[in-house]
Amino acid sequence: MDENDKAPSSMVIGYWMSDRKSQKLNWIEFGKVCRQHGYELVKLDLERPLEDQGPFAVILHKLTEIIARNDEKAIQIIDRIEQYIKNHPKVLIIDPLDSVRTLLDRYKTYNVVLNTTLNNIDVFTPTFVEILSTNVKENIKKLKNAGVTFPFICKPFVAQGTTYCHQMSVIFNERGVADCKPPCVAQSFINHNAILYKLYVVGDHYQMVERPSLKNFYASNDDRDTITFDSHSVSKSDSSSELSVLDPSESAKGSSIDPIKLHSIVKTLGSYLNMSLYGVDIVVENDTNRHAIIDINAYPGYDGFPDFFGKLIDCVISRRAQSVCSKAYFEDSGFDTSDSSDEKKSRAKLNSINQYN
Ligand SMILES: O=P(O)(O)O[C@@H]1[C@@H](OP(=O)(O)O)[C@H](OP(=O)(O)O)[C@H](O)[C@H](OP(=O)(O)O)[C@H]1OP(=O)(O)O
Ligand SMILES: Nc1ncnc2c1ncn2[C@@H]1O[C@H](COP(=O)(O)OP(=O)(O)O)[C@@H](O)[C@H]1O
Ligand SMILES: [Mg+2]
Ligand SMILES: [Mg+2]
Repeated sequence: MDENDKAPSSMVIGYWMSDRKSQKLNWIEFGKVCRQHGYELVKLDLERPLEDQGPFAVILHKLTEIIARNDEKAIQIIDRIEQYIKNHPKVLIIDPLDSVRTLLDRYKTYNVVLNTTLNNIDVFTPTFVEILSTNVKENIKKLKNAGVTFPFICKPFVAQGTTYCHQMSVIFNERGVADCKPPCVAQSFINHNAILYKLYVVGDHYQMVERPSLKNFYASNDDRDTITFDSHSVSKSDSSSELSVLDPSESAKGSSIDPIKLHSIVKTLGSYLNMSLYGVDIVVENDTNRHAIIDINAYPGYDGFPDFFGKLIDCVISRRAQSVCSKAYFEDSGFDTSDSSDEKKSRAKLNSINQYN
């Protein structure tokens, strides 16, 4: 970027995402939006100390593939970023790496949803259990004890950022349990007439889009062989998988998503996950109309999100205002905001204050 483009008092947003992702989002346009709001957008060089590239007011990233890689070099990169954040507590990170780590682990993510109050409004996560062993007998027992019913869906532990993380299987009977590929999460299958609702969240803004999904499967198909599939061939906007075609005997009666439930999901999950940029996959159970959260993605595709960049800069500005307020408030109250245990206390306190505002 030309030095002259830089507003004299501009604050710097350091960002990192793969070139593939920035091309897909047309990220150059976001640089212009930032400048209009007094920010400069600079791509982080992950190979060099961040101290030499800053100072940064904000770090905005999609580092899922680096965190998930977990090799020596990736660990070094992540350590460097974490050290920078620790040494510069005033820098806002969207989103915190610990929160992203939770979402990279499907088992942890489902546990977060399970422990929210969303159950009170018929929003739930289908019954699930972690499968860590290849011992089929042991796994059958584990599934029974957890209450996971046939058919169930088996998903790799790692949720994002690898080539295998979207390889799934639908398992119909005890014979099929041998097809579980640990480490994975087994989750009861929810019939939903092959409609997936994707809820994209940017801070306080959200948008829902409809996508194709898996057709209904029944326990009575108990002699069936396991079905394996890549979720990206089923649930993208242009997918037309045979697995999404309802049986002729079934009517494609549309389930309806409840806008109030969507609003509650965004309000609740944002604070439980401590995330600003995420997507929630929801299916509506046939007959009961209960809303099942089946997947949560850090920094998803946002395909079909109107004015994404406008909402993104708005999110950056409002998160900065919140973080400045919380730091000032808690420093005034004698908290050391650079101490992570105090930081947790202050965040909990701030959350409780925000609930009443
Ligand atoms: O590429 P897209 O637009 O399909 O976005 C992917 C998301 O699709 P969605 O927008 O929810 O349909 C996708 O969501 P799903 O897990 O498919 O529901 C992931 O978030 C994926 O991230 P990663 O590459 O696995 O780290 C996202 O991939 P990238 O952000 O790496 O492109
Ligand atoms: N519990 C479930 N019941 C019914 N269908 C499901 C369930 N979980 C996932 N699916 C189907 O499988 C697809 C992929 O699962 P998901 O958990 O979203 O993984 P990914 O991270 O690969 O998108 C979903 O888009 C949906 O069609
Ligand atoms: Mg998904
Ligand atoms: Mg996912």
